[in-house]
Amino acid sequence: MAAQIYSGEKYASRRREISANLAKRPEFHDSKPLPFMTREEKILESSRKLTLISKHMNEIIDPSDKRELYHLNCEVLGIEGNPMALHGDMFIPALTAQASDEQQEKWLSRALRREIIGTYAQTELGHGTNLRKLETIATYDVDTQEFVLHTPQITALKWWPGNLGKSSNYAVVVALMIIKGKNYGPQTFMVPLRDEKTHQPLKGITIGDIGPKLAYNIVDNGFLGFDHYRIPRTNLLMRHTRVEPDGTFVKPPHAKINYSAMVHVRSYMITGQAIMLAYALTIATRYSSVRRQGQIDTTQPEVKVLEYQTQQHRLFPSIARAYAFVFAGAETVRLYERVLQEVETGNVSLMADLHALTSGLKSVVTHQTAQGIEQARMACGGHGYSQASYISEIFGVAVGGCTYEGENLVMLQQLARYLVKSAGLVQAGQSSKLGPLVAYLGAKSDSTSLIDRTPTPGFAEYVKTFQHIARKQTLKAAQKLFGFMEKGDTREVAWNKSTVELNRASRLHTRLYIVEAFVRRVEEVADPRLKEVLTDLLRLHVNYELLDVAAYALEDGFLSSSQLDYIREQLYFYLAKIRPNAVSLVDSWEFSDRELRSVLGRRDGNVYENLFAWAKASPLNKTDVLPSVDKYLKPLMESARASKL
Ligand SMILES: CCCCCCC/C=C/C(=O)SCCNC(=O)CCNC(=O)[C@H](O)C(C)(C)COP(=O)(O)OP(=O)(O)OC[C@H]1O[C@@H](n2cnc3c(N)ncnc32)[C@H](O)[C@@H]1OP(=O)(O)O
Ligand SMILES: Cc1cc2nc3c(=O)[nH]c(=O)nc-3n(C[C@H](O)[C@H](O)[C@H](O)COP(=O)(O)OP(=O)(O)OC[C@H]3O[C@@H](n4cnc5c(N)ncnc54)[C@H](O)[C@@H]3O)c2cc1C
Repeated sequence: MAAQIYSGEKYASRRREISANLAKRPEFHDSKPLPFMTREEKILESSRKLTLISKHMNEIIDPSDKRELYHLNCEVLGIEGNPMALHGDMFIPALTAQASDEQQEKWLSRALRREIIGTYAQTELGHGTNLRKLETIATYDVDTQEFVLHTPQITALKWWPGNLGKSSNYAVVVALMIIKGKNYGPQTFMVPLRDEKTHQPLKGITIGDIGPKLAYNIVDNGFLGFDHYRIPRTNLLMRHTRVEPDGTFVKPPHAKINYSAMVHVRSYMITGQAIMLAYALTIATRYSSVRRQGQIDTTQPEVKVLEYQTQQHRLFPSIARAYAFVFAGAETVRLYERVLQEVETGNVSLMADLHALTSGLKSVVTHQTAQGIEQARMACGGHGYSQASYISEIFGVAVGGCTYEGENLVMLQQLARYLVKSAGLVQAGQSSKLGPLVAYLGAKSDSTSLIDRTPTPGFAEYVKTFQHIARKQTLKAAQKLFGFMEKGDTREVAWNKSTVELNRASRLHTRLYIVEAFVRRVEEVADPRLKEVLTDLLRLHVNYELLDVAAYALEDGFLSSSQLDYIREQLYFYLAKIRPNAVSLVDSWEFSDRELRSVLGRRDGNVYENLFAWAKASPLNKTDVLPSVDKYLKPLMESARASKL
């Protein structure tokens, strides 16, 4: 099953080898539990491990293999980030996609060798979503052939970029480019921030950490201001866009090609989110198979809480989603890599499809992942609330994905733009022009769903029902938009009046895509034992998801209430059928205890002994009487006692 999850036996076994290798190297392990450390200690500890990784990486992984590096980072550095997180996640991808060959020779090679540390500085105090209104300006000085970076007011301060605050000495900075008074919109520049020897900020740079966050606190998200800070013209990233010495602007082949680093993260984060969801579910499912509380049959001992239907309903649909997301994530990365190659050869035609797909997936997957992790926490009762479970940290890191790389409700609208265009083609009788991701919009629905009308309904009946729902909502929302415009609203006003419905269409389209990705993968599985288990999981998934969106199909009679009953019964049937395999389904992700960092979710199942040992190790228990008691509580109680006398 691990080979299914990790798209092949080769990587699945490499993961095992890497974990086994690390198990023998205690210097790579956390020196104490992360929740017992202050933020400063965590950053120090992470830097220590990062340095070890840099030194010994070649002994453990093939450094050219991104997936092996990812696994090494998960094991050693973990999800709370590290001082070079953005270096790998965005700085290097931005240089790879946007720097010219000459620039790559100068900077990318140094970045890959870790001679310099960089980040991606785009978001500002005043603007994150609306990039066209960023306020940092890069004004071209023709005489000196330099760009002058400037922060004209407080809202123009860069704010949020990861590792900007304390770790990075370079950044790819996004600023509005002004040449001879003309605004050429957001462009990307390579900017030195700190002295390479002393690490002191360079003259003209104001820089620092923005303070603690919900989670992800090993990363020093930072602020950055420029005071008429000069960089050479050749620091504009010029793979696709150019500015000649005389200030002539040479347009890129696609207006949004500078957004490539964001598309990179959106493509990869689907898998990252699946893994975080699977972390939380591994912890909760294992714990639920140890925790005994209450009885189902009063003549029998207390049951494992995993026997309760409610517990299964709380966890198993999310287990199915984690599988669905990892399968969809693998497809997304393949498409991303293909588009990247095609852009290199000048073909930008697939950029819009990739942008639409990743915008929708990013939004739906992060939202459902956060929901699933929170349910996993609650499934662990009181112990879920303890940091010993580590689920609160997993939640904090994962839920950040709802905001970064484009706020979810905003990104759903990006997909909606694509869907509306597609609906326009359908309306104009040009369905043949629809791309493969939206071809279903041009098809005709059956009059009713055939779910439960055939002896064993196949997945095709479910897919058709999801298609019907997504198609109906897309065409209806687009019609709403067009209707407002026909009545005289501008497109922007009409858009704003239709966005709740448009975003619903985007979600339904994306959920359909996820179901289809799951079906595609299950159809490929050859091993009959794996196929059976994955088919059960897929059946659980389609029934659970359909029940969740059934209102759309009930309102036009595509589904009947008796079919809804059937879907519910199927759901309950598959909850029970999956129960014996539940622990194996989460264990198949093969997370080591080191990677999981959860006392509650350890593989040995010795939950109570482990919790007690953890509590005893808590820094507060180093002494019986805390200074706070000596200083305040004792005098408080003493004076209360005295006043009673
Ligand atoms: C485990 C933890 C890891 C933690 C790592 C965390 C790292 C986090 C990093 C960050 O958050 S970096 C900052 C990320 N910021 C954003 O994502 C900002 C979101 N905003 C945008 O992306 C854009 O502003 C926007 C919402 C896409 C709008 O851009 P713009 O105003 O320029 O465009 P529109 O007028 O709306 O659309 C025009 C047109 O362009 C198409 N388009 C937009 N983006 C792309 C793209 N990337 N590729 C291809 N096409 C794109 C868009 O669809 C429109 O097309 P048409 O509909 O006109 O055909
Ligand atoms: C953990 C984390 C890491 C980050 N790392 C980086 C980084 O490395 N580099 C970097 O540059 N940035 C980074 N960011 C910033 C991040 O990309 C932005 O916060 C994000 O893009 C959202 O933008 P915003 O903060 O401006 O939200 P806003 O746009 O202010 O969102 C506020 C509300 O307004 C709504 N809204 C905004 N515009 C519209 C619209 N057009 N239509 C309808 N509703 C709208 C949103 O839906 C939301 O409900 C990070 C953020 C976080 C949380």
